[in-house]
Amino acid sequence: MAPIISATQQLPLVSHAFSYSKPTRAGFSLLQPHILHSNKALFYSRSNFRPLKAILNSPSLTKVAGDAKEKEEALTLRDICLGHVPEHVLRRVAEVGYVVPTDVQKQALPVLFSGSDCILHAQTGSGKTLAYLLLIFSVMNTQRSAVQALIVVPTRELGIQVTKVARMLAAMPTENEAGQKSCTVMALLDGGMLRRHKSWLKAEPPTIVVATIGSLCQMLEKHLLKLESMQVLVIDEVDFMFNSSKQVSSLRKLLTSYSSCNSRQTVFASASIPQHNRFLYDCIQQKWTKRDVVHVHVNPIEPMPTRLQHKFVICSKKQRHQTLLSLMLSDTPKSGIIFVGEQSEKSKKAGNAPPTIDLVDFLKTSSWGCSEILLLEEDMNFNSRAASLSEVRQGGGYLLVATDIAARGVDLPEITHIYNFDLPRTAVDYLHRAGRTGRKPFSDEKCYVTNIIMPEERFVLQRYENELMFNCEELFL
Ligand SMILES: Nc1ncnc2c1ncn2[C@@H]1O[C@H](COP(=O)(O)OP(=O)(O)OP(=O)(O)O)[C@@H](O)[C@H]1O
Repeated sequence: MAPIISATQQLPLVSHAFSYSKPTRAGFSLLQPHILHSNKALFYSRSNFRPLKAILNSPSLTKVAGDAKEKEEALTLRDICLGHVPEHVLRRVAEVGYVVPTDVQKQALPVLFSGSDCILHAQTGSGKTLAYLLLIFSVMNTQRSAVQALIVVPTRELGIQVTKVARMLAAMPTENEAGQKSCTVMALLDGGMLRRHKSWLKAEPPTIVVATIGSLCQMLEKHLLKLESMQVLVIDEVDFMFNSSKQVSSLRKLLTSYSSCNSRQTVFASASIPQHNRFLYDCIQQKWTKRDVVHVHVNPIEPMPTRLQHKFVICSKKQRHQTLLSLMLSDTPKSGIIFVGEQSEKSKKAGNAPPTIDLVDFLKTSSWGCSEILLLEEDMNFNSRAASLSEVRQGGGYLLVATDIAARGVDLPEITHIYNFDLPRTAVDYLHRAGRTGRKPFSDEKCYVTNIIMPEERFVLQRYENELMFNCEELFL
């Protein structure tokens, strides 16, 4: 076991790592080093993909892992990134206030810098964006005029946000560092001005592209965007993308036809990867990633951030508006999101107003006067969607009435209250809606998720509680 322990001391902590190759009896020497580091590693056979052994649980190994963990806990983001990420980016990282790495950054960055393909699987609000952006900045060569990294996101809103963080990190100091060209970031998003992007792409390709899959494929089909120099491909909210009938075929094409997994480093990120073992298997089988892809799964036994408090109120369908108002008047949230279900096709055909608009109208004419009420939903045009989000980002108190379009990735750290006016359709949707609050990584401020349910929905909520391992407390108004 000695070689395993010494390998362990030098390697990052990975809570669960999976290898697709079989360990030999002669001391696991053929295993990838990152796999040896976990004190609970599972190894899978090539033939049947079932766990062969759970090993490395000896007390001595646990102690070594514990010592290594203490050392790692003292590391700053700068320590982890030094020698990989350019100095001016590290300075920006510190200026913005990112000093201590979050768990996912601590665990994933060494794996990412080693060049491995990676599945970043960590709670909402845990800092996955910064982790993959730092990898991108570590491989960028700004002297080359070519697209070197591509980040694919499911919605325009998330794309705008990721672009903003990437540009903020890429910003050069005013006294331009000697000979350094700055890195350019293009947002190629649905609803954007594709004509302007075409001229930009023809004139000089950007270093990083943040794209929604529809706009991206248009550019690829017209050969306006070329991916032969792409070194890093990130698919954010990967489970959502694979689940979306509109996006999945283009996504598969991007992963296998427009570029090859052998010529790029592939990173998939999400807070939820249902059936992650199956997904990992598919990644290898379908050649979306290389065979030695690493699954960095942070805190697997707690999919939901622990500082969220979950509550529910039972009422009849007719009482829901009034119940919501009473809840808000007693909570007086400064900023929050009220999630409403999408309008059914039947209701659209009948010419009814969407339930979101009904709710906004109700709140505007009610006794609620504490903060501004804003709307965000798919059917709004892109300009109005952008206006709503930019208003909320300018600070001040607000309540955003939204459909699930706001449930994925959107980062509004000031939000303390989430109201599910309609229960989400799945546990995964619940996880992402709830995760729009509690987004300050090192804060222990309590944040609240309140569900307004009808009596017959209690068992659905109970199912989500079991699946996501949280507890929901009943409120009596
Ligand atoms: N090291 C850090 N120190 C302090 N704040 C950080 C750090 N890393 C990230 N953050 C902040 O944490 C918040 C959440 O980060 P991010 O949006 O990347 O989460 P995420 O893991 O992608 O969540 P989701 O799964 O919901 O998309 C952001 O406001 C970001 O600025």
